[in-house]
Amino acid sequence: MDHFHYRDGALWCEDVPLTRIADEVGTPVYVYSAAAFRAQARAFRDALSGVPDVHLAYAIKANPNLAVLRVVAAEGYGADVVSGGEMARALAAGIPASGIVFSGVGKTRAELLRGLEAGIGQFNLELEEEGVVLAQLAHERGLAARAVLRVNPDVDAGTHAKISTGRKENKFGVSIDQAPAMYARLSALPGLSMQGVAIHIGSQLFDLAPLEAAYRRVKALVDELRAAGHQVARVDLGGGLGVRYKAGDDPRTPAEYGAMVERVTKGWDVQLMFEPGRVIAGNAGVLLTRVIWVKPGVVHPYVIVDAAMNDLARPALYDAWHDVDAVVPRGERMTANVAGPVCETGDTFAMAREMDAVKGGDLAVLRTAGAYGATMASTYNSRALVPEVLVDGDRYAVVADRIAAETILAAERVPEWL
Ligand SMILES: Cc1ncc(COP(=O)(O)O)c(C=O)c1O
Ligand SMILES: N[C@@H](CCCC[NH3+])C(=O)O
Repeated sequence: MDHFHYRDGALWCEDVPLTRIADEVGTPVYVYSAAAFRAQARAFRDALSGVPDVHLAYAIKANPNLAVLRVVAAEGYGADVVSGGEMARALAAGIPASGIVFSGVGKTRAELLRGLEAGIGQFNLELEEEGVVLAQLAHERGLAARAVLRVNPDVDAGTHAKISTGRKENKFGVSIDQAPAMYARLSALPGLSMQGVAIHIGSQLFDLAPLEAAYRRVKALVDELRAAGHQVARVDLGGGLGVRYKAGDDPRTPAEYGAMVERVTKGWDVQLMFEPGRVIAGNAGVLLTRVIWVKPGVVHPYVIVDAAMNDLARPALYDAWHDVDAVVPRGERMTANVAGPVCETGDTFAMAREMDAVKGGDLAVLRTAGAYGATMASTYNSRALVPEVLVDGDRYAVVADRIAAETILAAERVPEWL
């Protein structure tokens, strides 16, 4: 079911017209469908129902809104967090500490300590030194931190270079060749309870072959560790499944992914952990924006909208495609560039795009903005921080306020000597 759909000539989210949200909350605004989050969370969970022992940790970086976390957690998910701030959010959403996985290549001592004190379920170690620090912090407190070692399997995931994480030149994980010796040293440290290994090779992956290749390398490592006498109770397979952004995109479905996982991991005798982000959140949200005006251009007209690269950074950062659709289509098409008001040439959402014809004052949406949208927003050009709305059936709530430029200004101080 499409949770964003046209009814009576206008775009709705579930049973709420987007025109109403625009009128009542203002634009730009992110609009999420709770039903879409639930449906994707269930689809991913159900796809793995044939795997004997699974722990799902939603990668909250994709969309860490507190209300969203509540919806996803209610579907049986823990959380994958990468900072103290994300950990605080996961705990605030009521996710049990034992269901939280702490990833990230640069956890500070303070963050490790907060994780220990909160009793989180697993630390994904990125280097030996981190394990030594964590072991010491835990041992001093009479604790044993449960940890896995993240390895870099040196697999090209075939995604955008800026979101690839599993090639040997990337900053993530330890070289799989060095992992056995390192695992042995870490296992010997008091304060550390080594549970297994983790990988994550990249994001927005369409092809299952690199994932399968990486999983097979991990299994070879698990066999080697077991042969050396280590207990391996967990393997964290990360996230990365891609979603459809435009016509012709053909990502593998959670069901296809689940079937591959079931086939490849048969007999591993571990708890398998997953860290899906985008596949749950991506198509559960849109960025709703109003056209300020249409500026005649030399090649194509510029549709200047009130959302900008500070609200949705993906096109500027990765040349990412987001479909642009009118909320109340006029029944005509146009070829145009879509841009925001920010003073950067890169503040464009689409170039030479064949799209619904729009005029000044019309509403439009940028689709597939539920993942890596609001969470990557900034206040560049002293713009407000974009608000977020969650629709659930025929009701909606503002789940993150618009933070005005004036509020941010009020947090700044000029020292008395100036
Ligand atoms: C360690 C880790 N786990 C999970 C994810 C979530 O990835 P995705 O949103 O592609 O599922 C990421 C981001 O790529 C990540 O770095
Ligand atoms: N921010 C990226 C994804 C990063 C994944 C996190 N490792 C995107 O929007 O596609």
